[in-house]
Amino acid sequence: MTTALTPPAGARPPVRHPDAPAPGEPLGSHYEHCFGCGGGQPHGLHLEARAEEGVAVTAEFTVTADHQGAPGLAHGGVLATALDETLGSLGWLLRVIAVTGRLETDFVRPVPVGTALHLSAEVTAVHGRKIYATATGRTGGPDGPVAVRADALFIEVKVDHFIDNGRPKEIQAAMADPDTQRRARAFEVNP
Ligand SMILES: CCCCCCCC/C=C\CCCCCCCC(=O)SCCNC(=O)CCNC(=O)[C@H](O)C(C)(C)COP(=O)(O)OP(=O)(O)OC[C@H]1O[C@@H](n2cnc3c(N)ncnc32)[C@H](O)[C@@H]1OP(=O)(O)O
Repeated sequence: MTTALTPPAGARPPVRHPDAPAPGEPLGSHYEHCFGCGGGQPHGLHLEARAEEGVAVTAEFTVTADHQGAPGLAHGGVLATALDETLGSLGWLLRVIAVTGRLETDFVRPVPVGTALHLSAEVTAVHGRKIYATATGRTGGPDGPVAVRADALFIEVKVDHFIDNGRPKEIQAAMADPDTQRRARAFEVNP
């Protein structure tokens, strides 16, 4: 693991937000057109994550023929996306919006088309806006062999990060959607 992914002295253990979804509760999609979790992306991953105890989540994603790199095998970038999306959903438990700053991925075993990837992620430390987290993807069940794993650094941002940087067409549509608004704003009301 590179030094950028090692929590500095002074980093704190993560604190589960009191209003975090209960363990077992599905987190839902943060954006309908998200390639990782959105229902409105025909070739997306349709990853479904749920809250766990502590500051952790689990998720599943089934590799389809749309996700190939080599014949019959998942593309590494798609597997990294699945890890990234699972890690990104940890924000629900901290109740902050965070984007990936760094993602370091180990590809341990090839993952064939048709495989259900069982993902699990947890926050390991927090330092200011920096959120340190780790994830694994297993095949054959939640306790199966590790196929991919990642360490990551997420950076907390405000909703303005998206409003200021996103293409106006999609931002305006998202802002007109009360559900997206509600979800995005809920994260900004921190204790
Ligand atoms: C109503 C409107 C609708 C809105 C609806 C929105 C709902 C959304 C809800 C939830 C979204 C979740 C989406 C999940 C999707 C899965 C996750 C992804 O794929 S996210 C996409 C990929 N990532 C990016 O696009 C980031 C691009 N990068 C940036 O924008 C900036 O670089 C950013 C924000 C990450 C940091 O920029 P700075 O200017 O804010 O902050 P600085 O000062 O540079 O960094 C803060 C600290 O972090 C360290 N840092 C930053 N990047 C680092 C890196 N790559 N490696 C190591 N350290 C890094 C810095 O050294 C600094 O550390 P020190 O506080 O000084 O100790």
